[in-house]
Amino acid sequence: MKLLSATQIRQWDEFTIKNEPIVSLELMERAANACTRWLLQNTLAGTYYIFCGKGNNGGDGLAIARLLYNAGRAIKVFILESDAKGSDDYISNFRILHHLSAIPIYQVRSEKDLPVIPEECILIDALFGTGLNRGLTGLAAQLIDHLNNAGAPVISIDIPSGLFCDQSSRGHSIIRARHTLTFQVLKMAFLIAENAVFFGQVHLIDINLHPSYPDLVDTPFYIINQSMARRIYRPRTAFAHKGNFGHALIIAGAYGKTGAAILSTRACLRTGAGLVTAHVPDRSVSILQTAAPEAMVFPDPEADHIATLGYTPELFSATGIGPGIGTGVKTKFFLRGLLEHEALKLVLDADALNIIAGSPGLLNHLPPGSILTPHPREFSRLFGEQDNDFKKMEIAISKSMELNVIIILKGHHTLVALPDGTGFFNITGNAGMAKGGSGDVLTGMLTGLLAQGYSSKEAAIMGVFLHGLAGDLAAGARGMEAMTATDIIENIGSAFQQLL
Ligand SMILES: NC(=O)C1=CN([C@@H]2O[C@H](COP(=O)(O)OP(=O)(O)OC[C@H]3O[C@@H](n4cnc5c(N)ncnc54)[C@H](OP(=O)(O)O)[C@@H]3O)[C@@H](O)[C@H]2O)[C@@H](O)CC1
Ligand SMILES: Nc1ncnc2c1ncn2[C@@H]1O[C@H](COP(=O)(O)OP(=O)(O)O)[C@@H](O)[C@H]1O
Ligand SMILES: [K+]
Repeated sequence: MKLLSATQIRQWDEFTIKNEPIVSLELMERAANACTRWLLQNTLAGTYYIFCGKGNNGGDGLAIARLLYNAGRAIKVFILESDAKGSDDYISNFRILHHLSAIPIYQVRSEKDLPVIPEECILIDALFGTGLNRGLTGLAAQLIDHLNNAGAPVISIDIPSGLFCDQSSRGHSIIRARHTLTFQVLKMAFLIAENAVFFGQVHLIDINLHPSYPDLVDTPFYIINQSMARRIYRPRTAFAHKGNFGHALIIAGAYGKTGAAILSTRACLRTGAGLVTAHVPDRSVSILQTAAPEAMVFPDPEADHIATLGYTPELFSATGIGPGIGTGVKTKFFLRGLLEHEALKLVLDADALNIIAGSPGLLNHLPPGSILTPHPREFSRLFGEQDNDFKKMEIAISKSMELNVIIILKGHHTLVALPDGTGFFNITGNAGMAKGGSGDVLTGMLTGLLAQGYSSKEAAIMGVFLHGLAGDLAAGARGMEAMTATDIIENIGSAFQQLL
């Protein structure tokens, strides 16, 4: 699913107005009706304090005020005054509202007009929407701070006021909403970790924009959804044999971190690789063979570390390396040696990435199409600290292009950055996965998919989707606190079944 920019969303409104066709004011009415339905179903306030700017977001607010009033709710409307005359649809809605003399309308012209806000009211934020073109200052910023400090819950219309849709809003005054009722589609701002404190729970409000528009535009950003994963998934044929599904190699687990190797190996097995071999330190062999009897083991001659490439890595269909291997000097040399094999299909995670961060020249030796799976700290070690998460995303994409690798920047909405300059956001997964071992599971899954012949792009996109979905199923069964990485593995099968 394409992730549209603020400009494209505005063009989608215009496209709908022209091609449905519908007049702009009616489209606003449709949006306001949908928001009002949600508000009536989900809230009950003594009074709704509705704060409106003078653009179309403010127009939405005025229309919602009228509709809530018509439904019997108590309303007070506050208009943030400015020199602007107001958008046409704002003006039209203002005129209609003005005729309903029972609704009090207050103008906020200076600090002294900031109202006292009772805690039991609900604040509706319709000050600024996707038309925000600069950070808020002056009275607008004061009003935002006043609302944030009021203690009453805020419900934002379309996007919290002050938050930019597709660039960083760091350092600006921004509404902190409990809920955001956003029109038609997710905005990029809602996928970025640094914004998490602002938008609360996001609810998509369907306003029936014209379905043809997204097909007509290009965008570098996508959201990974079930239908995208389904298009990638290739069900097994009845006559398949294990030779059809590749032989995966997992290199993981210095002694004391054998668990990382077990999790990756078991995740790889559950993802469908035909054969799995785990390369672990000698002392870990019996532990691994007990925990994952389906896997074969290459015991490293070293008791506690990965150090020896005692096989031809090209014989494996795909290799995952990193979980728990440590950054000891012998393991560093091992990784250097492995990277000299240019034809490998590689997944690099955890300490493999930390080793590379310590010797950045190695970045230029990654086999084309390798998949790197850094969490944000590993990402910063590899590519430097960034001022904000949008910048981080841009760097992920530019480094992916420069190095011809796939970078999976892990987080609540994991980003898959591809060498063609596109970025795919994942929306499965939950905070129950914020535990040691979840990333090891992803490494195993990705290696398993590569081994089965999925391209690195396919493996990355479908892999993060299935990993998050398995996490969601685990959270559903056990709860976020109690679920463990093993529970994610146990739910990989059910996640696959949702692709059938
Ligand atoms: N028919 C449709 O299209 C539909 C649209 N819909 C709704 O429209 C919303 C987008 O509306 P919009 O484009 O009018 O922009 P909006 O965010 O309300 O205000 C921008 C105004 O504020 C100003 N301004 C900007 N930054 C500023 C700042 N920092 N400090 C001070 N002022 C600032 C800027 O004026 P400027 O000062 O730049 O001249 C501009 O006039 C969208 O989020 C959705 O809610 C829905 O009804 C569905 C149908
Ligand atoms: N709040 C969250 N929401 C969704 N996914 C999460 C969340 N926290 C962690 N995850 C996922 O769990 C995995 C954690 O990986 P990582 O930090 O490398 O863990 P570890 O190295 O301990 O196994 C990533 O795939 C990440 O996307
Ligand atoms: K808003």
